[in-house]
Amino acid sequence: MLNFVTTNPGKVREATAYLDDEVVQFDFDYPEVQADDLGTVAAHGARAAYRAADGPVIVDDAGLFIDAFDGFPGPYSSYVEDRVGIERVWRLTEPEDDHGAAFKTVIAYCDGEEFAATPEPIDREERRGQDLAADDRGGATTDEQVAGGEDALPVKLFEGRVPGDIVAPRGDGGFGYDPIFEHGGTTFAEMSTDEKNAVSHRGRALAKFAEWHAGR
Ligand SMILES: O=P(O)(O)OP(=O)(O)OP(=O)(O)OC[C@H]1O[C@@H](n2cnc3c(O)ncnc32)[C@H](O)[C@@H]1O
Repeated sequence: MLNFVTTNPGKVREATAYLDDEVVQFDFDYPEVQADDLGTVAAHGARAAYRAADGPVIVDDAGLFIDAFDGFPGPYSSYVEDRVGIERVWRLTEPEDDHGAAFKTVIAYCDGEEFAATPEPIDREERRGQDLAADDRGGATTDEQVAGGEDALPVKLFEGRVPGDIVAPRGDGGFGYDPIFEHGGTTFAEMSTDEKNAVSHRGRALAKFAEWHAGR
């Protein structure tokens, strides 16, 4: 059983569709550290939640990185969705020449146990040929960087990224910024959960997590 630490049922729906393990939403509003790096935020959340939960936890910190705005709103995506709204994020992007963007997520796993001595580097294969400038703001995270102090609980990180374009809202599935994020001609809100998982940032991070977790 895995506790998915989030206030967002959409994330749990996607993890449930992807993973063989039983996934339970653990509605714990962990104190988000103010950091430009998704991995740091997720790792802190996982440690705090593990202490409050009864069993292994995963935390998923995600963001939308818009190229024309040098990666904004990135780690501040939740705040911007609440205060500005996705329709106005589209309106702000519309006059720009470049509508490119990327969704990125970092999943942090903690079960209170140590991991193998050598953390695997985060797979950056999918970044080839991309302009990394905006995305790097979201964090070049490794387990080592977020290892924390000597008595900090070990946390394992899994990163996923997907490129796309900001478009006028279409579709009523998904959640958050999905209606304004187009990938391969379709917005994430026009996809089923399985279709989105097959290409999304979260699907990619979940795939890495599932592969690693199966061997644990
Ligand atoms: O922190 P928790 O409780 O998990 O819930 P949250 O929705 O605030 O989660 P994030 O901080 O990770 O998300 C940042 C923002 O990005 C949005 N977001 C995250 N993943 C998304 C996805 O797959 N599709 C569309 N929007 C997404 C989400 O709605 C927030 O506005």
